[in-house]
Amino acid sequence: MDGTGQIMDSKKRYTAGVLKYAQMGYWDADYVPKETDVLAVFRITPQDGVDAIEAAAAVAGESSTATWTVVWTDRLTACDQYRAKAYRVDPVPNNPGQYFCWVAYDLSLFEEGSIANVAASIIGNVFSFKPLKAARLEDMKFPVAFIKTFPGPPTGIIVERERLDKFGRPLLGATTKPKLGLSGRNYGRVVYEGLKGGLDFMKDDENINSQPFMHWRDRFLFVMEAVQRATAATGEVKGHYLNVTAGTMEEMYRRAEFARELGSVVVMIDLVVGWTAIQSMSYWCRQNDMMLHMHRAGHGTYTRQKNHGVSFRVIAKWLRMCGVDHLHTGTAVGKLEGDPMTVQGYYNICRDTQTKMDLPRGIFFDQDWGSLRKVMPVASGGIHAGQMHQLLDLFGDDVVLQFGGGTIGHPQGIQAGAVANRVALETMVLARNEGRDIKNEGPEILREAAKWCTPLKAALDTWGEISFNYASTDTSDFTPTASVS
Ligand SMILES: O=C(COP(=O)(O)O)[C@H](O)[C@H](O)COP(=O)(O)O
Ligand SMILES: [Mg+2]
Repeated sequence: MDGTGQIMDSKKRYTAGVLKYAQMGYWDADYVPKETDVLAVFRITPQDGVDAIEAAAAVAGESSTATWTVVWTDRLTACDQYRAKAYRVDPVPNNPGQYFCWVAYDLSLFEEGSIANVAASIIGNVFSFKPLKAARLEDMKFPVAFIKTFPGPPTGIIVERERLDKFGRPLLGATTKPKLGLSGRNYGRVVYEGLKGGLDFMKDDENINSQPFMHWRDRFLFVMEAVQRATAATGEVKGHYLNVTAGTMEEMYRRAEFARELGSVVVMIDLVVGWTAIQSMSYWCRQNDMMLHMHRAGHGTYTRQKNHGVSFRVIAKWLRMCGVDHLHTGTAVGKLEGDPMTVQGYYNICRDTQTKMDLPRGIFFDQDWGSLRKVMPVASGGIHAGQMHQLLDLFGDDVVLQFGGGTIGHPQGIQAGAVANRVALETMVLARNEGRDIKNEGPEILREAAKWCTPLKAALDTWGEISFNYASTDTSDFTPTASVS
């Protein structure tokens, strides 16, 4: 051993006993990541008295090949290659006791085309590890060689727009409300009203499956009747995300087949079905020319707190690889958690060809998407027509803006709610295209339009002042500093 306790005699490395993870080779400050490595950055909070480098090495060890003691069977493997290497540790700005640690994994540690395998390695054990008070997977980078083993979204933004014949503006949707309890016929009425009023999509909520008050086949039949009637009445392509989430894969396929037989262009699943089920449904959609809408139900249990869990930006990357066409990515201005810049980071992950490192938006790595199709982000959760300028300014055109309560709760009825949203959107797109400063002039532009549109006036009168101003729990630790000119 040298003065630091490092074992210098290579013959002693495999002597039975307990070694520090760093001594076992899971820390290498000189390591230069290879183009083909998978990279991860974790935020770790070591227990008091635990050295940050040793904690980082433990994360690398437990997420690759290590156990708590030396095992001689390492020598039956290409262990030097297979050991993940923690290669950088930085204190988190303004968060004493927290560190970012960077870990590199050899490509051969992962099965091709399986997010379940990525998750089992990277988040399998380390989050329960006693020497850490908390750990969070902040971001990952995947080599193109690995990206290419995933099919990605079955449809993608460009093909979706072509199938829908809708260009140059965000798409509009609404979640059917109340979430639970409507009979099939009443449910279908809500869907028809929303679509006829001007929305492109209606959708099932995350928790509507096949309950006693409405079995799934009734829902599908009444919904598709509504979609077809609204399509005929408006001459526009319309859709409804039929939620096929169920207790078994077999049942999900059965429901998806029925949706296809009825002429639906899209099916929906919830994130809670799990990675393998998501990949299987994506494969089914690809085979059947269907779009796959992903509701991120449940994610807040592990994405929201900054010191422990998995950032949604990692979930978004995994989901693009799994292959979803739509992904709930947040609203920034609505009722649910979402710092505007952090949320923009998720949108970029969905829509970029190459994502660039962007610390203020929480993106730690460049990511080449290897020509995987793009995911259409979905902004949903407590938004209304009075925020149209903010939504368009934050997210641009390639997004579905979804107003559930903000359509169905309209005082003049559901169609009026949909009209208000469609008029607000088209007015704002026109104003932007004419070069107006919609971010600042937005409220005035909406008020002007409302003079000629009673439903929009009623929407603004009802919700215009509603905002959700709470501190975000998930913000970037890197804020831009003014440059010295
Ligand atoms: O039902 C809603 C929104 O309803 P409403 O429009 O009435 O608020 C969705 O489940 C949330 O959007 C999920 O949130 P996220 O999109 O962040 O996952
Ligand atoms: Mg919902």
